[in-house]
Amino acid sequence: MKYLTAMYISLSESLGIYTPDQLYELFTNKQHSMPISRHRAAIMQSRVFFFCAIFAVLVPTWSLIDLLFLPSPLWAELLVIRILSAIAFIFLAWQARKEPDLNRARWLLAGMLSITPLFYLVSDHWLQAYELSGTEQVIAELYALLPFVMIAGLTLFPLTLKELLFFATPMLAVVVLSSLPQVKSDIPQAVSTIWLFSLILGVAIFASLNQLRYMLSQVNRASYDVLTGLLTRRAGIEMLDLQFRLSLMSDSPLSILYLDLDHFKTVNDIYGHDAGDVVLRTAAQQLNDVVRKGDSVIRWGGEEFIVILPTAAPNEADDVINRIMHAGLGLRPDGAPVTASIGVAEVQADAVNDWKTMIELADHRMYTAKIQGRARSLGVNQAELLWPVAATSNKLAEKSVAQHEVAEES
Ligand SMILES: Nc1nc2c(ncn2[C@@H]2O[C@H](COP(=O)(O)OP(=O)(O)OP(=O)(O)O)[C@@H](O)[C@H]2O)c(=O)[nH]1
Repeated sequence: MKYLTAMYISLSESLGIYTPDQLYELFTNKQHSMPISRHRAAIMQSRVFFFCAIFAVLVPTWSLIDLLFLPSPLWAELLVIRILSAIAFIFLAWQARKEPDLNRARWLLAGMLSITPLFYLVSDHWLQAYELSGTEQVIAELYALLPFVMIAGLTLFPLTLKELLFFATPMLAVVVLSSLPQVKSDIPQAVSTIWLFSLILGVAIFASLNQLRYMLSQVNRASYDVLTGLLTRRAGIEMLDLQFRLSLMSDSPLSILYLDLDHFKTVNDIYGHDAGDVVLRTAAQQLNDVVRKGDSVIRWGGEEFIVILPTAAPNEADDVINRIMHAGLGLRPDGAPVTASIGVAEVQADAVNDWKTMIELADHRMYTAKIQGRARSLGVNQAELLWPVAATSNKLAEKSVAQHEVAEES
């Protein structure tokens, strides 16, 4: 029992698993965030492209060896399946250049992994029909290594345990099935082939999970702001880019809100940086609680946030602003409600061609809202919404600043 516990602890430490959530993240992608799925799809597709491009050249080139060492009709028969495999690899490489998408990446990987076992099954069938000896026999035996090469290839992809089992089971079945005829004549040979394959499979699963764990920690670190837990500006830009393209492709609206907290500097100046951090964290939490599941909240800069509202037309963006204003963004240490100046932009109503212009527009409107008195939003067609607590909040914040200035002078 002690031995098993020690094994479990060492396995979880080497995979960096310390919580049930981290274990679940390695098992399935259900809890993976959008940046992780996108990043994983991009990595998988770029690697599928790389290997398919290499195999598309190597597989037909190997015919030269077949030509030199294998008997006449056999090498020509093999050349046919080599050419068919090369065409399949070229097709997969071409598909892998498309927009990263997790489902696409999985099917491409499944395609890449199935070409070689299929090639092996067909070539094995033909090779059995010949009485090979010497170098011919050695060349023929190299074909039996193909499934091993492919299973080792799994180590190059950051996969979940569920995906690994999905990809590995058919390959294990191929090896077991092709070893069955040997069972009658040479049991030790058949058992050692299956045993060796299972060992390589075990190492491949471990290496692939390790890669996934490392990728999860790297992407999480780069994608989520440590203070607020919101998307970082970098991950937010990726999200904006994606949502903008989706909106153009589906001809659907897309709104963004650019929020800048009002008089935030005074919180830092009067109550200290830690108090400022608490205000930021609360405001971020409130924003996250108010938006829908498919919306995204980004910490754009110090006390600036961007909310992405896919499929939201200007009137729906106003609904979200009303919800934010009524739920509030928390309280300042002096008890005044935290408010923000908000600029809105929408793809169709503003007829923008790229997300950068949309951000500039929203930023400009937010700035105008600041000048016009803060605690308000300025939307498409200059539509204005006022924070219900605007007067109280501004007055209290200004009183705090005035008291602070008097205290500093005396
Ligand atoms: N506590 C804390 N403060 C931050 C952080 N990032 C930026 N800030 C502060 O945010 C403040 C930004 O203030 P300003 O944009 O100059 O102005 P403001 O007081 O918000 O006033 P208006 O925007 O004009 O309403 C600066 O004092 C920054 O130091 C952070 O992570 N934590």
